[in-house]
Amino acid sequence: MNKQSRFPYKLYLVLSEADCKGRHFLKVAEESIIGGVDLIQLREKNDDLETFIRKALQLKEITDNYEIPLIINDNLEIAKKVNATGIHVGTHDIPPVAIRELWCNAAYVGYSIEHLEQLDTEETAVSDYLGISPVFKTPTKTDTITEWGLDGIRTIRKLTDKPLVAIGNLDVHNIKSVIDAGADCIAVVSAICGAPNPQKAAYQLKNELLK
Ligand SMILES: Cc1ncc(COP(=O)(O)OP(=O)(O)O)c(N)n1
Ligand SMILES: Cc1ncsc1CCOP(=O)(O)O
Ligand SMILES: [Mg+2]
Repeated sequence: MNKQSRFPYKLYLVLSEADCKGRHFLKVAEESIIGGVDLIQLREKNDDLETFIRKALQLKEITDNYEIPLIINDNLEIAKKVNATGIHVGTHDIPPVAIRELWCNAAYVGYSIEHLEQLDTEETAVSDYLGISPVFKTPTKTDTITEWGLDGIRTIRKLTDKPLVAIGNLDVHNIKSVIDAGADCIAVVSAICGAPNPQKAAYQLKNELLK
């Protein structure tokens, strides 16, 4: 199976209530899907377990309605419990190899790449897509290591044929150069959650990606 059919998504929303500027996160989710978002990750870093599960179940109703994948950030227990489509983890989370053993129904396991050395590991081998994390430094997530930049994307592109999801300070002005550098998909928080009109923002991002 080629890369495009293994991971046929272009625009990825990474969603958290805190980034939605006081608007309801479910409204932002639905508007963004109508605007053109292809999959959503629920990333709630500060919620207790019960709250995260409740939000994930509410969001799952919407993503199921529109038949798009729901990815859960970090938490395997929640991903399994809500029957999410997949999970995204980084170097400090449960490793992809363990996820494969504990959750055989995971359609997508995403793994953040912070060092080039990770590309040559079993964790990367069993992952379905790689997050290039971050492409550009961003106030949304400050505990990052490598600012990959466009050159970093080109380097990673030469070393793997895994689907590459670019994330970190991406917006309508820079996403085309990120795709041209070798990314397959663009993930954003602020460009949609923080936009005055999330539906319009998603539409404009998607339009730029499809040019
Ligand atoms: C699509 C995507 N790429 C990278 C990340 C970052 O994941 P991680 O390194 O585990 O950091 P946290 O998101 O857990 O703070 C992501 N969430 N999504
Ligand atoms: C979750 C995450 N992982 C790497 S950067 C980032 C945050 C991206 O947020 P924004 O799109 O607002 O820069
Ligand atoms: Mg994580």
